[in-house]
Amino acid sequence: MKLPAEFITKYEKLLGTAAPAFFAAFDGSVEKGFRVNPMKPTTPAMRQKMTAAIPYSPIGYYGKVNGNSLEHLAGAVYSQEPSAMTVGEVAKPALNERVLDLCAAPGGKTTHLLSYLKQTGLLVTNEINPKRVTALGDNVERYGARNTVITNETPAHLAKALPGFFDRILVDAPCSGEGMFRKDPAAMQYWTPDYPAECATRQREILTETVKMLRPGGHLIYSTCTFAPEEDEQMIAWLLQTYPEFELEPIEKTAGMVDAKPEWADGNPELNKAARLFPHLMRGEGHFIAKLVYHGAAEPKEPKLVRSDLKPEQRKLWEGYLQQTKLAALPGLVLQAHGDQLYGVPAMMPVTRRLKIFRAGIQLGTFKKNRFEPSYALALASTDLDLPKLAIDHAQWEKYVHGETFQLEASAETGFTVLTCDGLPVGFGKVVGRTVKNFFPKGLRFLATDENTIL
Ligand SMILES: C[S@@+](CC[C@H](N)C(=O)[O-])C[C@H]1O[C@@H](n2cnc3c(N)ncnc32)[C@H](O)[C@@H]1O
Repeated sequence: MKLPAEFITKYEKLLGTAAPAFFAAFDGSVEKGFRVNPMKPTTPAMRQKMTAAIPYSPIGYYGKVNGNSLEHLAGAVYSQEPSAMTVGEVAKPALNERVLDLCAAPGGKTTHLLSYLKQTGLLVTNEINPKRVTALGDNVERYGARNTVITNETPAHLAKALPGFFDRILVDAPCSGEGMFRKDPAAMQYWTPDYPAECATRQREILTETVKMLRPGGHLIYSTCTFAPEEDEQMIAWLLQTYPEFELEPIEKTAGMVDAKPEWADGNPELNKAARLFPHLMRGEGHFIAKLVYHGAAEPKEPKLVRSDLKPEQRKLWEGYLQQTKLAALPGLVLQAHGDQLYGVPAMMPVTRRLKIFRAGIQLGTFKKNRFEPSYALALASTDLDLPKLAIDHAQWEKYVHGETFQLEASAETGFTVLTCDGLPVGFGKVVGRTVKNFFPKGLRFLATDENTIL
């Protein structure tokens, strides 16, 4: 791989005798990986693929998964480069925490955080770029999250709305991307010798706002996919100098991860608690991760939490739908109507005015004239919910994702039913006798075959 000349000179100086092995790794092959979603059943096809476990993640495996497969479309697997999985493992939230993923699209780390929150607590996942936030929304929906609010905001606006609110914040920072040169050589076209310093300016701005949103005792996880010391050790050195209330926590180094390099910043020996991932030392691309605890003193005021705003006729329609199911209510959610759409907003979410909310929670369905139509998102989030379910086979699933109506061998209970294939909820169908009417979203339909959907 032809690397920029200044990049070579810089890392020859920094790495010394390790430089030849580092540069040789750029000509090595890119490792693929995937994570399994612990909130969804494991299919036989997944079991066959889950052979090479990633040593530092109990839900990670080496190998490639197909984006058209049942398992991917139903959110049971997520394709993620193995090094990137260290971030979710270090961030690992506890149940019921208030978590912010500040730079989140397309959602690799967000879905990893969701795996540990297991539908509890609150995840606010934010993406500043309005084009990229859509992919984040798709991935959160597929994953089946009911505890997530998606925002499309600047860190400064979020900090104004949610001061001192979060137990844990992940800043997977926009960076110079040097660690991705091997996987995505196009990333090199943006690189100049000054690019890391430019990225560092933006990272300092992001971190300045992040600090305002942490509660005392909260954790900050900072990660990049670059080798540049300006954005890695020097960023954490700056944070520690500017905010002495932060303390680094050690990251366990396994599978070839190494201590970060104090000598690449201000020499503070604490910096070696952070981790570096180099492609010549481990099976994955380049990353940097630091975990810090915040010892700030001021206890923030508890914010006012969201409340239900349904009109009586909307409540009646929703309750009518619940009566058809065995669901008593949805745990941890506050019901709100946004136009004709019903949302389940995580009950731990504060009232926030003037924030650009891309999705206020899980979209549960649509109020139609005199009836309620449940949504695709509800079906995908229904693994542990008592909704009517009907198992279909792979051939029927192929018809379903193509948008076709199909016939059952025997008639089933009439009404909206979650269709499952290999145990995975795949969407709603409306059963009338032996016929299943298709409610797979129009924009997602495709011509599925046995060949193009192999996991
Ligand atoms: C490394 S990527 C995030 C990858 C994501 N965490 C994942 O695992 O899928 C960084 C993200 O930060 C966003 N970003 C760019 N400028 C930003 C800013 N000033 N504040 C917050 N986020 C920003 C980018 O749009 C990009 O989506």
